[in-house]
Order: sequence, then structure tokens, then C-alpha cells
Amino acid sequence: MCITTNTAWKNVQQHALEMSEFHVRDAFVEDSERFKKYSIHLDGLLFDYSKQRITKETMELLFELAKESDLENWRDRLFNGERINHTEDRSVLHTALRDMSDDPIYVDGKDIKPGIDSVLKKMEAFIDKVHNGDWLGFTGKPIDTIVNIGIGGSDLGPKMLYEALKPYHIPKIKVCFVSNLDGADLANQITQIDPETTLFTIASKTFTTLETMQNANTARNWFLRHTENESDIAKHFVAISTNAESVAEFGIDTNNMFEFWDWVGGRYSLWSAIGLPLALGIGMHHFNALREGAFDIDTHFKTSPFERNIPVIMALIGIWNRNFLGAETLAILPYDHLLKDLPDFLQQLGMESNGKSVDRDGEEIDYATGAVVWGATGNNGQHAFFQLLHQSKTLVPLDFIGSVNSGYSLEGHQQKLFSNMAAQAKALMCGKTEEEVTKEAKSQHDRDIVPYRVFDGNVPSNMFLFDHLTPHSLGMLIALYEHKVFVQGIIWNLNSFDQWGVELGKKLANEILDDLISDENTNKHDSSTEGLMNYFKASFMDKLAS
Ligand SMILES: O=P(O)(O)OC[C@H]1O[C@](O)(CO)[C@@H](O)[C@@H]1O
Repeated sequence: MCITTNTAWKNVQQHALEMSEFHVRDAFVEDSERFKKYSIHLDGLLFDYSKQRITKETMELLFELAKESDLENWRDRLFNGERINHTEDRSVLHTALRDMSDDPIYVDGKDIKPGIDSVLKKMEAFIDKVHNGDWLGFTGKPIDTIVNIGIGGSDLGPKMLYEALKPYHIPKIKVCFVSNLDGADLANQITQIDPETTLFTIASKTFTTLETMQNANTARNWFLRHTENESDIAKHFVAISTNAESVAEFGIDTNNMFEFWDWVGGRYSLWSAIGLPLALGIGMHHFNALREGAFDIDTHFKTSPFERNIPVIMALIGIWNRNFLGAETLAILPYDHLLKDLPDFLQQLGMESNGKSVDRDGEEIDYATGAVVWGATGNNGQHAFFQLLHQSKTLVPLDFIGSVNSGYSLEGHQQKLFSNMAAQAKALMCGKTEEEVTKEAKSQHDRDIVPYRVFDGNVPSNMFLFDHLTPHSLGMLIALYEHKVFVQGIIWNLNSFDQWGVELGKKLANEILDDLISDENTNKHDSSTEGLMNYFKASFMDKLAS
């Protein structure tokens, strides 16, 4: 099935040509109701998409596109646990992990809800023990530091949320995250922790990931340098995985393993036991509030008509910008310091899911898919990269994310922060015409530099404005993006839940490592790689020798 030959796709394409002269600034002048028409208020969240380059007709055509892709049916298949991740032959059921209803959810004829509940209960009991000081380290001291070792989906979500929920931190527990294979990451953490009071959570769906296994082994060796008794590992290492066999092989008692399942994708796993370090850091009740926020969005996604369905609208606007206006990237700009790691999290979610070039049927596609997702806290970005957003010829759609109220009460900050976010969105939309700049000129110099001060504007943005940043609202936010990515995958006719593109590099890294540590020159690789390896070998040996 080639989606670009479908009627709905062609209609949007034709419409995009007709929209070439459209400017959002003018659309607001022509329609005083525009903000109201293109914003949705849902449970403490204002989603405003009025600054997108869209009209009523654009949205109607995009909704048609969604219908033509059979989205409703795919949505049901997702929630019902069908094996829609066909290349890995798996269901995709992260939504089951936060399902607060009493309804069963079946995989292979078996209700998975009791298993989910049992792991949640195990997490809760464990967290209680740690928080109450009943889980003791090898010298009898209670645990006060958690070090999570994991990477990708086994790191980014819990880490981002732990930072984002700083006002909710349990004061006596500190949670750190180690992900990078570079020894600098673990080494820096190790200098700050006490083996007697530290608990390592080794988080890996597969329990084979090179980075995580290397860091976990190094952590275990470091720990064993402080105790003679190997059985003390049980008091300081727990595992979060789907792979009990490898966990046992590593030396962690499987009683200290928090299980999850192959129907949870890595980048969608924070709702599972992968959330354990987060729940240890903020408390199980706040972790549950996060799950509830996501469940509310699942319900919204399942039941709202497309015209009022936030993730569907987010997805369609993303497709409009990517495929019909030619935008190659999407910038995520949190105007909330605590959300500084959100762009990294959304980067994996969007790019690992939809960075594909064959469709569900394995056919090469001729249209653009996942945008490059990037970003940083908006206020800092203003003084770094916003120049390009305002005045270059590259179109960069933006998602602004902020909250009305802050978890901190420093006077004067919050209103100024909001003013900056609103000002940037406005400047990017309205721009500044030559006429306006000329009118303001007071001197000959001012008149000479008019062209440098003109802004085209018309830069499309979404605004996500929360009343408060809470576990519940963050659960909503993440679920919105998850479903957005899902909808886009359906319209692009992709499998959003595999990630074969990361395999080749992993395999080659192992091959290169084998050759790097061998004394012989194998000359197996291309000459560029050989050149690099030889340079590394020579310099590395020199260092060891010196
Ligand atoms: O949890 P694991 O199995 O260690 O995998 C970590 C990450 O590695 C990836 O497989 C990509 O390399 C991600 O999809 C995943 O989140």
C-alpha cells in the first residue's frame, strides 16, 4: 500500500499548494475566534495549536487522512493486545501497565492484569521497606542512595521524570542514573556514594545490553572490594528485566528481580518495573498518580472524536509540517527547568519509533517519516539557537511546554518565564515586516539595517500549558506523545515498535572490539575503520606503556 497515491493524501498535497501564501498572523486578524477554535482544555492542560499553519479545511483533510489509514481500527488493535509489532511478533501493551479499569487484557488468551498487579505490589512492598529503613545494607545501615544502571528506555524516562518531579522527592533518598559506557559516568557517581548505603537497580529489558552490563559488572566489582562476602550482593543489587536467566547468571537473586514482559517496548517501559528507581525517589503513590495521568489520556485517546482528540491532532499537525510543509525537525522547548531532560526522552520515543524507511509490508517508502527531534529548555535556548529559528530559511516547528504555577516560590520568576515563552511563540508566529521595522527607525543607521531586522514569522508552534507540573500532569504529557507517535506510525504505515536500525552498530562494535584487543592486524574492515582502529591501537598501547 503506497499512502502517497491515496485520495486523502493527494487532497492534502493539493491543499498544501493552495496554502503557500498563508500566514498565521493574518489568520488571527481575519478570525477573532481562532484561538478558541484551535485549542483544547483537558484536565489542567491547555493545548493550543492555533499558531500552526492550518485552516478549517486543513484539519478536515487531515482528519480524512487519519480515517483513510484505518486509525480507529489500529487503535483498537493496540489496546486489545494484538501483535501489531509484527517484525518482533509482539503485542504492544504499555497501556495495560497503567490501566486502572477492572477489565481483563489478554495476551495469548491469558489475562495479563494479575501479573502487572503482582509486580506493582512487589514494588510497593520493596519501596516501603527501603523508605522505612527496613531494607538494610551489608553493615546493617539503611539505604539512602539508589543508583540506576540502564540505558535508552531503561534510563531516559525514569531519569527525566525524577528530575521533573524534584518537589516530590522523598528527602532521605537520592537517586542517580548511570547510562554511558564511558567510565566517566560511573566513576563520577562512585566517588559520591557509600557502598554500605547504596542500592543498585540494574535495569535492562534484555539484560544483554553492552553498556548496562559493563557498568553493572564494574559496579559489582567496586562493591565487592568493600565486602568479602559475595552474598552481600543480594542486599545491594536488584534487577529489572524480562530475562530471569541472565539476571541469575549475573549473580542477582531472582527474588530480587522485578519482572516485565516482552510486550513492553523499551522506550515505552517507564510504566513498568523500569519505573522502580523513580518510584523509590518519589514514592509509590506519586508513581501511581503518574500512571493515572497516562490512563486518563488513554481514555481520551480511545473515546474522543478525532476533532477533539489531542494526540490525533498532534500527530496530524506533525505530518502536515513534515510531509506537506517540508519541516525536517521538531524542537521541544520546555519552559520549565525541571523538564530539561524531556527533549532527550522524546527524541528516543519519536526517532527510534518512526525513523524508518520501509513500510509495514517491507516495501521501501517514498515519503518522509519521523522528524529529527531535538531541543533544550526554551529560556536558555533563546540565548543560544533561537536566532536560527527566527531568521534562517529552515522551517523548524516547535512544541512549547510550560506550566502556569511553579513548584518553587521564588518571587518574580514565573511570570517572567511565561512572558518569555509567550513572547517567543508570538515573535515566531507574527515576525516583523519591513514596513514595521522601517516605521520604528529613528536614525539613518536604523534605516540602513532594516533588512537585518525583518522577521518572516509564520513559524508554527504548539503550546502545552499545564496549571501545575504534577505526577498526574506529567503522566498525561508522556502518554500524549506516545499516542502521537503511534498515530503517525499508522498514517505512515510503519511498525513504530521495532528498532532494527540500532542492531548493526551493536554487532559491529563487538567485531571491532574483538579486533581491537587482538594482537594481529585482521584487515577485515574498510580502510577508514582500519585507519581509525590502528590509530587508536597505537595511541592506546603507547599510553599503557608510558
Ligand atoms: O533495556 P535494554 O534491553 O538494556 O535496552 C536498552 C535500549 O536499547 C535499545 O534496544 C536500543 O539499542 C532501546 O530500544 C532500549 O530502550
